[in-house]
Amino acid sequence: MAPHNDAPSPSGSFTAGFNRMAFGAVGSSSLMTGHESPLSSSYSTTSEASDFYMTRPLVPGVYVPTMCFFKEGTEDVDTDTITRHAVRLARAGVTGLATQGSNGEAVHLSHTERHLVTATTRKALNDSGFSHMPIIVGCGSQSTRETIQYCREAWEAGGDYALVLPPSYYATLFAPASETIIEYFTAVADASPIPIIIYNFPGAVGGLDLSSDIIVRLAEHHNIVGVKLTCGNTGKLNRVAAATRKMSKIHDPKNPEFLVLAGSADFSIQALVAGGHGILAGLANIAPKACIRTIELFNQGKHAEAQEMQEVVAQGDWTAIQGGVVGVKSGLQSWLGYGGYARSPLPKPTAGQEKKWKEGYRDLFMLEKSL
Ligand SMILES: N[C@@H](CC=O)C(=O)O
Repeated sequence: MAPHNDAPSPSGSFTAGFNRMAFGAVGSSSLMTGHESPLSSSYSTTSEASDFYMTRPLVPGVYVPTMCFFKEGTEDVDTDTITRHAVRLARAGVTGLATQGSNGEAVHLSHTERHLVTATTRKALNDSGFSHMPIIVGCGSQSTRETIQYCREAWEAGGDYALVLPPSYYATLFAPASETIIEYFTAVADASPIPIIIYNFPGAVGGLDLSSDIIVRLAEHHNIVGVKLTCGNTGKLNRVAAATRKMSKIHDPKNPEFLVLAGSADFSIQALVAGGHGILAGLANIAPKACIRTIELFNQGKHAEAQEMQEVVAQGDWTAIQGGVVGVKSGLQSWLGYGGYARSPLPKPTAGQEKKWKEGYRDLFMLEKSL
């Protein structure tokens, strides 16, 4: 198993001496979020990693759901490129990374490969001086049981938080606001050794769209610490941000108890206006500095400049949205010389698409290079 959370955060805040083998007895792990996070007493780890558990903070900023890279021909996981990409993003100044999000082709990976990708990312960050940077790991699955297993495996691989989509295959048997959804997230949060971030992406789960009421209700759970809203609904984002702020015991804007993130870069500053804390967005794979700068400008009160930059980001995101994971990889390949192809059966881009997507990212890449 890979080395886990083995270095102190820059602030020095960590749960020193937190023995992973004694989770059930010890209790709280979530110092920085202000949540108490008792861990399942039924959990027994097979991890050979460090005996010490530290919570990396989940603070406002730009989080990147990283691409997963594959070797040409064999389609084996390309750990060298995963490492190179993670280090590039960290050096650009992002706040955290997310493996096995939509851009990470989680649905194409086996359990073992998911472990490899997260552990490789953790090692890349640790080895390059970013051991304080948190990793969020996509863990949603079709059964409660397997989702919990993914959460445990994410933790064993070095993940700090679990990003969880609701199950959708049998969604006709329950409504988005049903007790089934509440029970699912509650059971996962009860059992997960790492805190949960709710992932609301109706496009990926057959239209199942969690309401603000459901998200706010789930936010009461001590081990549910944030939400990624890819639905793009800024009204919902506003309601969730306001309600969870009011529910908080400690009011620290730099370290909110419940993090509300825009799930796409094309509404970054809109999310900030609505009380959100940042983004967890695929476009930051292409242009991390532009995503960061847009948010910084807004937070510095330079709203006109932020709006101007947001326009370039939103236009670039349109290319990412249209081309999906195939198009983002194509853009990386065209402009940065790495990226390769998505795993089969996703198609390889045609020459025409490569050209179109390269042009679609031109302004954004020029902006990125200038920063
Ligand atoms: N558009 C989204 C897709 C998944 O949430 C993103 O930017 O990450």
